[in-house]
Amino acid sequence: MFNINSLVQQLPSSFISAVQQTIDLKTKPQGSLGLLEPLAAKIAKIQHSLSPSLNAPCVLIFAADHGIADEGVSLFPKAVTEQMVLNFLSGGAAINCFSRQNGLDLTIVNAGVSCDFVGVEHSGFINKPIAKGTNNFSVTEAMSEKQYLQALQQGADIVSSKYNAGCNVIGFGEMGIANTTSAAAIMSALLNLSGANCAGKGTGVDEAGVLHKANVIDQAIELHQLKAASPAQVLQKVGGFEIVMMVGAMLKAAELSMLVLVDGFICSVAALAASKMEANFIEYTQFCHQSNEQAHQRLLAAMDVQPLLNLGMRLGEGSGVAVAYPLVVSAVSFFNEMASFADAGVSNSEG
Ligand SMILES: Cc1cc2ncn([C@H]3O[C@H](COP(=O)(O)O)[C@@H](O)[C@H]3O)c2cc1C
Ligand SMILES: O=C(O)c1cccnc1
Repeated sequence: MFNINSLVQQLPSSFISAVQQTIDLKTKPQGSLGLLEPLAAKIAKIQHSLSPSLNAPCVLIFAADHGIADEGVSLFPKAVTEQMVLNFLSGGAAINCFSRQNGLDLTIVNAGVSCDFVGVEHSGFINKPIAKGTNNFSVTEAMSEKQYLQALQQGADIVSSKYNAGCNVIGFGEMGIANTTSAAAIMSALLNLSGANCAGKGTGVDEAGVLHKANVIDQAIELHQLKAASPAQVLQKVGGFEIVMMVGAMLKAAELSMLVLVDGFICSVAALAASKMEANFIEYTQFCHQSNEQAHQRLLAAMDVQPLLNLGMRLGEGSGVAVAYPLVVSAVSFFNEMASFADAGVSNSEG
């Protein structure tokens, strides 16, 4: 469905060496800029350019409700999803602060919140719900196949319009009460891990709450027979509209050679599903932070990726993307602007 080129296979080896040379010949000991170095290399390769740029950076927040909230898996009521969308639109959430601070354009997508948003008009709001929340996946499938495909396509279309408006770096965030349970269920199925290895505190449930989430997940994996299921089946049976839309959006962004910036646990699960669908996807992504959601570290390790930050954050909304964005700017700045040993007349280690 998506056609994502392997950068390593597609780019001339001379270009790949030129990227590494550019980094290694800067006036610094090799590797001394840590994770900024592979990030700069990644961006140069994605853009096939030795003078990469970050254009019209934006964050998309996909919001939706979850039937599984009825199982008491979150500390907060479902209504908070709608309330937080309104908070995003009036500029008062954490993601608004950090996006303003770092010049990120913010768009909120109603992927399937349980309300109508009557009369809500805002240039940064896309109101295209698949349905008013998913079904409770401990009873039946979260969504139909048709809804799954619709969500995937809609996410892709939204990214295409950002790309057509000149964006080449796109961050992903989400809002949806109970979505850590949906995300953990997807992780459990795709990585063949027990619910206990994937469930976490989310908004802050206690240990008994985490155990309850783990049981809900194990039972759902059993009910829907997801042990060896395809990513599409897993997403349809236990996913959420915002998660599926994010998968379609992330895959489209990679197809369009955009840099994909991934937030915390839920977004990383969407990225995991995308990587299971298209193996080359990860070459286009940067994971922005390691969340305090307990399974996030395991998830990042399973994808063999290193996040930029570990601040103990566990919020979602794309907040980790927005906080890490200045580091992405730093990676491009040093790559484009730092003097080389030759330019600056500095001796390198070979003398
Ligand atoms: C006020 C508030 C703002 C949030 N912003 C993001 N989340 C985060 O918490 C939710 C997931 O946790 P759980 O699975 O435990 O419900 C998601 O909406 C996520 O984005 C929030 C949660 C709350 C309560
Ligand atoms: O890491 C996340 O994305 C996260 C963790 C807890 C609650 N909401 C989001």
